[in-house]
Amino acid sequence: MSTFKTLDDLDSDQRVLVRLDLNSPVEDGEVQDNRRFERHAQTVRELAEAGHRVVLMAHQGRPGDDDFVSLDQHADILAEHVGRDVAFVADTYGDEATEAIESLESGEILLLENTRMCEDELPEEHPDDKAKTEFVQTLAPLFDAYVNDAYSAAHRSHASLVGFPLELPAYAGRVMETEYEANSSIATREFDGQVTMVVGGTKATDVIDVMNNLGETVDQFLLGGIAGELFLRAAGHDVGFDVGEMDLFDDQWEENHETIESLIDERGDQISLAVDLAYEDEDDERAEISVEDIDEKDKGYLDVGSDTVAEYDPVIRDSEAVFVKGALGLFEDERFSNGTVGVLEAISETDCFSVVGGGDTSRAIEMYGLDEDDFGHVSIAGGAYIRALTGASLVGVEMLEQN
Ligand SMILES: Nc1ncnc2c1ncn2[C@@H]1O[C@H](COP(=O)(O)OP(=O)(O)OP(=O)(O)O)[C@@H](O)[C@H]1O
Ligand SMILES: O=C(O)[C@H](O)COP(=O)(O)O
Repeated sequence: MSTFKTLDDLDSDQRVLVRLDLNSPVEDGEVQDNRRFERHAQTVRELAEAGHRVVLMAHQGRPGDDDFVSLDQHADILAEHVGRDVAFVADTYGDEATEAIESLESGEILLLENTRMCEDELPEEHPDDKAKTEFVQTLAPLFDAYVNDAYSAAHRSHASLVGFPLELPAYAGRVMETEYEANSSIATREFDGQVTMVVGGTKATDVIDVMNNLGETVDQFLLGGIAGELFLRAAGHDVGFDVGEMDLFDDQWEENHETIESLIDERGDQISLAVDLAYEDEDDERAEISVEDIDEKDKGYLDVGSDTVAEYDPVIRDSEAVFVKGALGLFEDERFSNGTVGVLEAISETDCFSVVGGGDTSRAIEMYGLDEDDFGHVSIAGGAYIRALTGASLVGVEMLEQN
């Protein structure tokens, strides 16, 4: 059980600084609504209805990436879910931001600009150093309390997550509470039968690192997405390279290939790789190719193929517990959704205990008409959830516990 304070412990009429995780998919510059908005809206609404002045911080993307955008659209999407206005100021802690904060009335909500647009937010440093930054030192005196609701970002030692709890009384928001309880209990839970983990997505570095620590807990890993291709590359296939505009592979390969090679050496029998992959042909249709037949590094692959799904399906149906982190393909494009939807359907049709994690991946459930009730827990956290599976603590949570 956690030892942090929650919204139930908050005094009345507070000026509250709240950290959310609204990091969302961005398609052609448009921020996509997803369950992070719906879940965080609960915390925000509760604070506003209680009459607090509510100032929100969140991040979007990483500097240099296409999805590194302003939070102006996030304010509108969040307002829809909260059922109240959410004002936005395009500033993190400068004069514009401080003026907007100071003019806030009881029950009003204000969202500040993307925290990662402020130099002090990144990189990861010790909380003591983060607390000393100008960002934290300027904002903290304007508030009575800090609420961290961003469980899904709590593995990052960034200023907005670890600096403020050293300067202000700190509380967990409702999402933080729920996700913490669900995910921490998984780490200690014991299963009688096979435990399977489906690993995909684009953040290969996050998952490969964790796979290394989950070998005792997980019996079988089913791979797809970018991590899956990097494993195929390590096994000698001509996939998992940056081609065309794709730049997800080579840097992550440099960072992880030694771990991948040792995982294949030491735990090869626990790791299933795709036997076929899907790509977009000249007619813009989905086409599939057996991994054995790939002899040129000339294409980007966007999903696992149907033979792979057919191999993964019975493994899932034989499992006592299945954990999903990351999609097996670019499921947002229906042509490349078969792998992700195939494994999710298999999970939903069995009685196994299951957790589907990841801000993007959890979106596939509603996009393809699956029922959230057919899964044990749908987490809006990705990297934080898999770290929690290993029993590791999250620095953002530790800072709340010390408070
Ligand atoms: N072969 C592929 N090519 C391109 N994108 C892919 C491929 N396979 C998976 N993806 C993308 O991976 C994304 C999900 O993975 P990602 O690692 O970003 O996140 P997540 O696990 O959902 O969450 P979090 O960001 O919270 O850790 C999906 O949006 C999907 O489109
Ligand atoms: O989407 C996520 O998983 C969190 O917001 C963390 O984002 P990051 O991996 O860019 O730190």
